[in-house]
Amino acid sequence: MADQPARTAGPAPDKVRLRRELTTDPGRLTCALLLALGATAAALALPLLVQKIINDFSAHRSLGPDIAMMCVAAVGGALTTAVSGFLLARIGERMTYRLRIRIMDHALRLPLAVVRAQGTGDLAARITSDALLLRQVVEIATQLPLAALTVTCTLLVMVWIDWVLTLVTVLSLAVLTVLVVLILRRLKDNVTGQQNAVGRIAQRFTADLEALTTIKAYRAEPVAARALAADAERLRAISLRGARLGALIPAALTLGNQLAMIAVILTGGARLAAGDLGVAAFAAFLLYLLQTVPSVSTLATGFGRLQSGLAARDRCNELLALAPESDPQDAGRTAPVPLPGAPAVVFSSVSYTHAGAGDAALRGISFSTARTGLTAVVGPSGAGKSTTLSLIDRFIRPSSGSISVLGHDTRQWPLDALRARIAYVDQAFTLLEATARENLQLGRTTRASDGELAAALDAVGLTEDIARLPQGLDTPLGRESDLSGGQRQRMALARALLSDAEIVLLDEPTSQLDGLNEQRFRAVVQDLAATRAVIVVAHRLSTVQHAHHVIMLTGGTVVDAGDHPTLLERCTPYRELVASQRVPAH
Ligand SMILES: Nc1ncnc2c1ncn2[C@@H]1O[C@H](COP(=O)(O)OP(=O)(O)OP(=O)(O)O)[C@@H](O)[C@H]1O
Repeated sequence: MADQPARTAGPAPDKVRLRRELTTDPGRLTCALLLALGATAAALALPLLVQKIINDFSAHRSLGPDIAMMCVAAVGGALTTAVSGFLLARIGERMTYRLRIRIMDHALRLPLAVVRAQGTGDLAARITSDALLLRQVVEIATQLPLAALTVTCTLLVMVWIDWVLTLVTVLSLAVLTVLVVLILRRLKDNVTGQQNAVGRIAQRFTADLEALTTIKAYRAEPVAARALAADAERLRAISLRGARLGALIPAALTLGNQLAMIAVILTGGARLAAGDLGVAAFAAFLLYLLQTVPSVSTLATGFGRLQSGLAARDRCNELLALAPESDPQDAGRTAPVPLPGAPAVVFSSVSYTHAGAGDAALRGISFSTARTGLTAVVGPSGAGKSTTLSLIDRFIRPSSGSISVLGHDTRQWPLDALRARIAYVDQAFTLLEATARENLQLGRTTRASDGELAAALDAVGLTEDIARLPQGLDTPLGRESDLSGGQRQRMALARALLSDAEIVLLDEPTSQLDGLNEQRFRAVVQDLAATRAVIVVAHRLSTVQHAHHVIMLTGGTVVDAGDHPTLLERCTPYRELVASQRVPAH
């Protein structure tokens, strides 16, 4: 049976659940909420104290205790607001931190094809702009219940002061609520659209920066800038629609508040004239009404910002819902022990079609490679050589057929254990943004000694190049201190030399080497092949004519396999390939 496509291989990942995220630190959250409640109580007490001051003033009573209580309420309210705000910010920062770590970790574990399809820039936007939007949810999620509580408590006190005026207030606020709910419904879709547009622009910009040398060489800055400007224009247009919707919220708030104010003043004035309401009570009522305004605003704008946070959460969950490449059962599985004497790699009737490609890249290929020695995979461009290597390292999985590594089907190997057995030198000779030392030790389970590092650098002829770097082996690579193409290639080979892997895969390893280094490369590969299985994909046949085994691929099928002289003699496509390279026959 063929492997399942990588897309469905992994377990369903855990989604971002806001309630769980908010309650991971219940102690601090409770503290923040209690302090915020204290601040709310202080704010609620102030108008009642004003009413008391007016009454005491009219009755010629001492105002000292009233003023002292007002000071305590004001200062206490300010302090508790500050401390609860800080505690909530802390909870928000921790949530964003956890979320970023989870998203980055998950993105690194996605299948290569899925990462390419998503786009690196768009993925990066999830930990930048989406995470920031999500962070504000903490504040809002706690502000909203408090604002609702403030409004409810205020309304209750208002009912106690004068129920008729309260009814007038509630009816006016109801008009406002209907308007705001209608706006908010449309706002969430708009925010999702904005975040997707941010992702698209980040994706194109990242891709352009990666291709900057080519863009400059072909004077394509205007072309690239035009495409970026078109993305920016799409983002501007959708953000503008969002801004229009957003601007309607304060407009609705102002309208609702003014409506309430006018209605209360007219009704209150009439009740005052009729003697149904005292001046002190009316003043307190008006203060409460004014105090309700910020809480109602918090409620309305908070729901708006919550929509942004929810849209960001959805985008993060979309990413977390992508299955990682490892199998669900990998976690509980022990790695098989390599079978003594079994071939390093066996392909049995393996076919593979790239996602989105019409034709199969490989059609039922079968071959095996010995436990030690050099195997060369050759063939014209597009024959399927790189696809073959990708299948061995399980970057992709066969559409049909099976592959075994060191005597076990690749499906029986936990992914990590399989890759620990294989060193892979890719076409780009990729170096991480890390020191030369860290780059060299990527494939190792134990730390390499200085002696081992020096021997590997010497074997690939890099000793002097690394010594010339500002901090030698401890120089961070990738920014100011980058290496040339050939040096990167030799670093990648030294990394393979230092790894513990029994199988070494080399994709196009000599394209950037000069004559001297190519000879050195051949010597290193021969050394490697003495104790490991080395599988090389190469166009330059001069480097593989000493291979113990050559597999000739054409159009996704193995047309022949054998050693160099045998293939030269009996395989016409191989002879033609060799002739096209003008390599001496012997
Ligand atoms: N990511 C991909 N999506 C779709 N098709 C792909 C992808 N990668 C390779 N192919 C197609 O699969 C076929 C085999 O490609 P592969 O890269 O394995 O060939 P190759 O022999 O290594 O070529 P080259 O020597 O030019 O690097 C080609 O027809 C190629 O167009």
